[in-house]
Amino acid sequence: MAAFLPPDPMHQPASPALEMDRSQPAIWVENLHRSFGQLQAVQGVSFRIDHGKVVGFVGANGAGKTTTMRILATLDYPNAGMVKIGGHNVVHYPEKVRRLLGWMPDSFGTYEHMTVLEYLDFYARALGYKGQERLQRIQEVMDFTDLTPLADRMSNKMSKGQTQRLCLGRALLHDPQILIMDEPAAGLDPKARVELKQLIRILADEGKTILISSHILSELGEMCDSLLFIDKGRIVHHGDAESMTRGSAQAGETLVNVQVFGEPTQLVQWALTAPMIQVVEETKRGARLRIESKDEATLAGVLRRMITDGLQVTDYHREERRLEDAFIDMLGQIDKGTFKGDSAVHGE
Ligand SMILES: Nc1ncnc2c1ncn2[C@@H]1O[C@H](COP(=O)(O)OP(=O)(O)OP(=O)(O)O)[C@@H](O)[C@H]1O
Repeated sequence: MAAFLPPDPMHQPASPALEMDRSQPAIWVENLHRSFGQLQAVQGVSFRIDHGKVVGFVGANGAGKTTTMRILATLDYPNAGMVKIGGHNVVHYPEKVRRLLGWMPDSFGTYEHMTVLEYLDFYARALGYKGQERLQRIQEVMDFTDLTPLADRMSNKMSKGQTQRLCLGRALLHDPQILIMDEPAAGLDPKARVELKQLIRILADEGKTILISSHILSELGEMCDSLLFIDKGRIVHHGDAESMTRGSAQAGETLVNVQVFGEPTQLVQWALTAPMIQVVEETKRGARLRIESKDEATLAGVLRRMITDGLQVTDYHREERRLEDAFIDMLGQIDKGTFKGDSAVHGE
């Protein structure tokens, strides 16, 4: 992964808000292409993100997320297509774009023998901050990311969660209006993930535009206004999490989570022979089943049959389709060529 390119040290800080053209989308990508030799990593990606929106970027390993994000962050050049950040073309005006943009890469280096404070001070100087203003920016960032108690800690001697907070702090030093975060939650324990999610929520409430990639779809669903799905270098869906999970209900199916007393395999065996029922997955105490009906009487009938057939049902409840399932279904449909693309993909 490429290292962060610090902005021009000669450039004096100015209010990023003044440099933003709000008549244009915060992030505007049109027909973006990027190849590495024969490999077409990004093939005609288009999307727009309005100011103040938080958008999740979802795709399997190798789908093209990092490649797209690195071009947005002015770290790589496209072979074709256009990218504008805050109204500025990333290829023609990279310095303006870097003023507006905070970039959090999926992996980043810290330096030996450099404390957290020295690390942030180094980048604040590179950004052109001087004197009292620099000290104030560093303090604000350390307070926000809860790094003040760690100011004197060696930057390469911190936990993964603390390191990610330092990375976020660095990205926020120039108070960017737009943030691009590549897998910020990767490798974090649940507590650190919750903390990071809270910080992202605060930034969103401040009106920042955030594009964030993650493999933890349920977290993205909670945090994001919409989700962009990329597969083999192409955007295949752009919509909110609810529209994704609503899919199964529209298709006339109901997902039911069933728990039984005793061996779950009994329930799975029963479901495999029952009409109109498919096993989505076996769980610790039962199974998630797909019933080919939305009709209340049919759902009640299924439960009655389970009990009369001797299953000791302890819990039987309807479930929303999970984002993970929706995503996997979508990839399956794409492979079979039956997926109907989303109208929102090519712009609102
Ligand atoms: N510098 C490079 N040289 C050659 N191939 C590359 C380069 N960067 C990315 N690729 C390839 O481009 C494709 C897209 O990679 P990319 O890193 O954008 O995927 P991703 O969606 O971010 O995946 P992950 O979730 O694993 O990070 C992959 O096949 C990858 O191997």
